[in-house]
Amino acid sequence: TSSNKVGDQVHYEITGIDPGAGLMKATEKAMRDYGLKDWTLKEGSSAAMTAELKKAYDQKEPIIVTGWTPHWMFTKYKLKYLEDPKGSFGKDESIHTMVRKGLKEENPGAFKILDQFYWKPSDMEKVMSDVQEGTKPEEAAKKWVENNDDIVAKWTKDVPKGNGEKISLVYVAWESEIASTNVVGTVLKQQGYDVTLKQVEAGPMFAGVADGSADALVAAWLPTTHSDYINEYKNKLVDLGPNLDGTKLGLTVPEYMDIDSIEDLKT
Ligand SMILES: C[SH](C)CC(=O)O
Repeated sequence: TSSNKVGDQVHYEITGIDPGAGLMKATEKAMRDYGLKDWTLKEGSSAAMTAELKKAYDQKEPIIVTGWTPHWMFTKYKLKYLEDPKGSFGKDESIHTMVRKGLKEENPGAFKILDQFYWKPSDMEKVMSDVQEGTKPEEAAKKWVENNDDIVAKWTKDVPKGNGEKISLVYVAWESEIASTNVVGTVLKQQGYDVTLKQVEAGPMFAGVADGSADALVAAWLPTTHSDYINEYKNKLVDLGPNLDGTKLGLTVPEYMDIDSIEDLKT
């Protein structure tokens, strides 16, 4: 059947990202739910996954990757999510901002910017696309901030200028979080705060804000994707709510592949 053909063509392999990503846990759940026992989920990184996607896509080769929205891959390539009739990947989610306990009292201005930070998937995708085309993340962030002062004004409304107070943001090298963390970091810097951005793995990102060694993260995918991390640290993280609504996770393939559902992968 076509599913064996597809399985053979991709060596029964799904190209994943960093092992700490919730998307990887969701994919493992989907593989169990759909009985994909002779399939393997390849661990790596977001950058390695997009490099393999480019290589396959340019050769019109079959490939199955762990995908998410917002991501520039959906504008750069003609891709589709495989249908997920069992709902293994959950419903559309939001990305939340989390800060350490005490930030509100110790750094009210930076807290308020982080609390007011909110934008749309299309805003994030603009920054992601610039970065994908080779612009340095901080340059892409600065450009977006300059071009969207009306939105940024909402984030800095009633916020006193900082006087070099330190603020540290932690994030994982997912294209979406490279974009959001650099944008909010740029706005904090322009408001007079001394900003440090630190790239870590997913576990240490939540642990850093929970133990107070970092001030904030803008990368918590909820209610499902990062639920394990949030449950682990629940009363140590201050959840400021969504900074973006309408995310999606799933198995993603080029439109030139003739499969439409995760069911089609079952041998
Ligand atoms: C890869 S998504 C940006 C986040 C996650 O899966 O943990």
